[in-house]
Amino acid sequence: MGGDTLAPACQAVRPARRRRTGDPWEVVISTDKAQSWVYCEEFLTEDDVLLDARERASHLGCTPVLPGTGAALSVLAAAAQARAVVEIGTGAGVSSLYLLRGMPADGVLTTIDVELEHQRAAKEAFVAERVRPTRTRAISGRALDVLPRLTDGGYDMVFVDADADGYPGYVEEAVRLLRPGGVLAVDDALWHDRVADPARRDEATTTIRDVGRQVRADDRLIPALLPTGDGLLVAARR
Ligand SMILES: C[S@@+](CC[C@H](N)C(=O)[O-])C[C@H]1O[C@@H](n2cnc3c(N)ncnc32)[C@H](O)[C@@H]1O
Repeated sequence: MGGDTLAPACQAVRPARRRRTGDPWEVVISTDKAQSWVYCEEFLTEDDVLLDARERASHLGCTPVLPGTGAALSVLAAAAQARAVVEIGTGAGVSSLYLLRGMPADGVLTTIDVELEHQRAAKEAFVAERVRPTRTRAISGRALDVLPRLTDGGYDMVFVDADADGYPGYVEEAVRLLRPGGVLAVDDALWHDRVADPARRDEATTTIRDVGRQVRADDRLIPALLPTGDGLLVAARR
């Protein structure tokens, strides 16, 4: 495909990334990329429990993960056989449901949120899903106050989806919490398509871009950035 079909952000990074064999993404990038993205997000249909949780989230004004991200979280939790998972940013429980669906039946989700009202909404979702109460541990408080109380290496997966300001600290804590082979997942890693655009230098965009660098530079992690939803940064703990 010709270069004129590339999205502007890709054109911006092409010269620095050019290889002798040509750009590996040339064969897949076209103006239909947005359509492919929508196709991926709609690949799986959400059931009523998820749709009701989304509705509660909308009333509360907290943005849940998109369906593609949710599905990826289920797969990651299942692949890691994640019995102990930490979620930073419960919201109304949409991502919690996806995580719980991937975890083994005896897995426990520790989910942290500063807003009690959000956690109440999430509990409604857990009841609708018939999740046994022993499978969720909801902790209300600021994540940076709560995380230091959790055990080193005691978790199979950590999912980050809260305030952008806190992301660098959450990632640092997550690396401490994960056992070898455990999985880190960070939502909003493309931050409304702003992270890929070097001209965007607002605080949230810069912080999330820096978190990408932080994860990439950390020898304890094997990273990948997935363009699902609003971007899902994932990494396996060595
Ligand atoms: C984007 S929403 C989470 C959505 C949820 N993961 C889902 O997919 O349904 C972000 C959540 O982070 C919470 N939050 C914001 N700052 C926080 C902090 N410092 N500590 C803990 N939670 C925080 C908000 O109250 C909000 O519920």
